Amino acid sequence: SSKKRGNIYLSGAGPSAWHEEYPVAKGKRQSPVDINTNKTKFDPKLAADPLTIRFSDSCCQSIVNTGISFQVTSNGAGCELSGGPLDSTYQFAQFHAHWGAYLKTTGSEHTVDGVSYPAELHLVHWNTKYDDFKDAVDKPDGLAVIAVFFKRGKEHPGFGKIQDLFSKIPAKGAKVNIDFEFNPGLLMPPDSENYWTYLGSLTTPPLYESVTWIVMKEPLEVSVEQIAILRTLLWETPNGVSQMYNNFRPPVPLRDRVIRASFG
Ligand SMILES: O=C(NCc1ccccc1)Nc1ccc2c(c1)[B-](O)(O)OC2
Ligand SMILES: [Zn+2]
Repeated sequence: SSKKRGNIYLSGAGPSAWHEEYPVAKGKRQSPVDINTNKTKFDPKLAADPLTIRFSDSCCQSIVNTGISFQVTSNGAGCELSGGPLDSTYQFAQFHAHWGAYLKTTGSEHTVDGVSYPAELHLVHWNTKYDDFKDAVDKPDGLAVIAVFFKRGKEHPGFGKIQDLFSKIPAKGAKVNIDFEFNPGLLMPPDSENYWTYLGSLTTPPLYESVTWIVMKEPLEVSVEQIAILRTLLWETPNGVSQMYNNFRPPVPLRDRVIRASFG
């Protein structure tokens, strides 16, 4: 039943079976991938035209439980991305995350030299040459997503303000307004000059090959308690409602792609 199949990570064989319904899952520019730092290529053009990341205090309107993550949605006002690998201006749409299980080291979607982080944040932007997100979402240059790894360390009070809302979105479809100023720029690592970039896809069905990925080299520190709080979100599983975790797709083959680095 659709209820049973509600959870794309836990129904059937999970991500390894997605190709049955979404053949593009075995495509040439799928995500996530392992970032083998011996095979990345420094591209001086990326440093010559620095990535311009603009966020504002007034751009986050609400937070929703999507059934596979939390999602902070934005009307994009004053939040734009350009430069670096991008040939156009992209507007901020939403951020969400992927994470692992208690006491496990997995959780991120991208890995670095085969190593996972406990969680990975995605800040999603759409190409303003298209009319809106839905028009952009399946175009080869439609989306640009900034990925930020989370690592265990000191508490991140800013992210904590978003996590304080989790208890208000207990089930899929639950949504509340964000009535305080939250600048997603708080979620960028101290050094956001150093990143890797490559052409890839959504990491969840429909897996559209529409994403220019910008993966920050430096992780963001959050506390171990904050990693645990991610798992207090709830989702449907074949065995009923339970804690949300392991909502990540493991890396897929890089195929005929080179990951470029903005740093030497
Ligand atoms: O927006 C998504 N779905 C809703 C949808 C709307 C309209 C048409 C089709 C789909 N998905 C999605 C968007 C961006 C990212 C991911 C998934 B991600 O790979 O998790 O990180 C980056
Ligand atoms: Zn994501």
